[in-house]
Amino acid sequence: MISAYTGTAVRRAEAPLLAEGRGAELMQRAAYGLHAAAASALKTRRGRLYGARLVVLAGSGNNGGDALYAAARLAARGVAAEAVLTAPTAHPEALAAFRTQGGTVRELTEVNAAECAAACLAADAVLDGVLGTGGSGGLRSPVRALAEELNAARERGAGPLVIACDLPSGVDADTGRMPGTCLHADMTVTFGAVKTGLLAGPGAVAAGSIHCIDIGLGDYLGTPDAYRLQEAELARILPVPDRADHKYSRGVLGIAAGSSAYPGAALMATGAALATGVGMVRYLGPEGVARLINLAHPEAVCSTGTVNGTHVQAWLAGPGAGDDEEQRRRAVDAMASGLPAVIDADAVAAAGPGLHPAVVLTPHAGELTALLRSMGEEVSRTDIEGDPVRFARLAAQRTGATVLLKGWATLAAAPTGELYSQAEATPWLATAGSGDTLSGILGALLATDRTPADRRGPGHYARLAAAAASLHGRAGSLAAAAGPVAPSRLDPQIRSLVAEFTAHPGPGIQVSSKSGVEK
Ligand SMILES: NC(=O)C1=CN([C@@H]2O[C@H](COP(=O)(O)OP(=O)(O)OC[C@H]3O[C@@H](n4cnc5c(N)ncnc54)[C@H](OP(=O)(O)O)[C@@H]3O)[C@@H](O)[C@H]2O)[C@@H](O)CC1
Ligand SMILES: Nc1ncnc2c1ncn2[C@@H]1O[C@H](COP(=O)(O)OP(=O)(O)O)[C@@H](O)[C@H]1O
Ligand SMILES: [K+]
Repeated sequence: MISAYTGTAVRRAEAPLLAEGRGAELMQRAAYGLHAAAASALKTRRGRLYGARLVVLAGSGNNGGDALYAAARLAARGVAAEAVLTAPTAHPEALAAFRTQGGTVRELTEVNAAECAAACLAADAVLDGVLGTGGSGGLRSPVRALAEELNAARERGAGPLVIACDLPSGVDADTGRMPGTCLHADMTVTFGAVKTGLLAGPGAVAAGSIHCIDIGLGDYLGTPDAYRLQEAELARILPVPDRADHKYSRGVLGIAAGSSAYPGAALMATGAALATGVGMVRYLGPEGVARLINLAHPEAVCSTGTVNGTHVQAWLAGPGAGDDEEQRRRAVDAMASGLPAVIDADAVAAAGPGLHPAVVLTPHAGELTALLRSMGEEVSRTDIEGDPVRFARLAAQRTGATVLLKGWATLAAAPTGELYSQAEATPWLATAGSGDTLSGILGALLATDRTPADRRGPGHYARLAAAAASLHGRAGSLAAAAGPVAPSRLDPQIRSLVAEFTAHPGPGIQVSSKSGVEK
């Protein structure tokens, strides 16, 4: 599992070491790791390191210091390195070390901005050391225009490899917010700990792949702010029946989804739940939908009954309910049943204060906007997309439920503040029906959860929701290898992943003491 910390917490962890006079040592560790990651990326890109052209963008603070020291090491290995100073001052010792290794230096001004941009665009790689955890707000002029030009080149599929030092400049390390312009990266080499701002919101998009360099803050970091599950945790969470099991002990999922207007949602949710593995699906809904379900999934047990009269271990309600009154009633009853419940799509709007953490609301940003507005929060979809950490946590806290906020990085927030972020998904999953398959997977994980009640910590349901998002994202990514994803055809990928994880838990994102994580 990856543990993430706010930039503020990392700075707090550094403070005692700085007070002991160990700042330079920390910076050398960071710079060594940055140079090694950059060297490896450059070798992959162009075959060899020697002769590569590098531009380092260096701001006035320690982030610029890290980048200049790393560039000095690269220059010593035969890289043609140029520094573009984005502020009137730069870390003096790092700048001197860079010059000693033959690096050339110029200061970015309004007058030479076009030349500096041309140098960046012609380089093999740009090291972004403009701002780190000490930055606030978006990039300022003149570096803002340079960043915009590099971002535009990236959009065209052109331009250099951009390697962010600690975090993409312009991203808020605590939250992933991007208050103005930010320089988008292909990879981010982050120091001390993964920052929450790299796992969520616009920061997660801007960061590219993440590599974490251990600089020795471990004992000082305290409680993580957020987590990302990896293969090992998925393997522990995915359900595996044992010899003593029968269909009821494995877990029965009640599904109240679909309507005559939207029957497909019920089929997709049911298919995904069966593919994840449950003892039984009991489907409640219109007869016409039930007939379709039984054609596609004869093992589902269908009825037109009520939530209160149906014995299950967990509920899934809402997908495709539309304006079907009986399905809406079932969603409300599922929320009030006291059982774990996935509440998706239209049913999210029926949520409100007074729920419990085993109720998992699964909105996208639009549905979360409506939910929060119904509770008196003045918020827009843009606000939520810009700061999903804050609003996922707020919704969980206001409702008492667990909130799974879907997007490129999907967040699972517990009412007690625990937060998970999963980013295995592919943008090909942004297609109608994707949410229905995710809800089926999550329903199955809730129904088959065997964790004893006294061992379900406060973030337990957020962890299950994150596992569902991870499995869903991985299944989508596997399917996307063969072309655009059809959520109704995702079952084989879900099944094969469950088989793979439960048989051979993989190594996950590599975390090592020297070269950290890679996603
Ligand atoms: N501490 C340690 O021991 C270690 C720290 N490490 C590294 O240090 C980094 C933190 O360094 P830091 O604290 O010097 O801040 P940093 O992010 O470089 O920039 C702050 C400067 O930028 C300026 N500025 C602010 N906002 C701005 C904006 N929007 N646009 C333009 N300028 C802006 C602001 O100037 P001001 O505006 O206040 O005049 C200030 O001078 C951290 O991310 C990691 O890389 C590692 O080496 C490990 C050891
Ligand atoms: N850009 C994206 N990249 C990766 N995954 C995405 C992206 N956009 C959406 N998704 C995923 O696709 C799914 C869409 O769910 P949802 O919006 O509820 O779809 P629907 O209601 O049509 O079934 C979610 O799992 C979400 O995380
Ligand atoms: K940076």
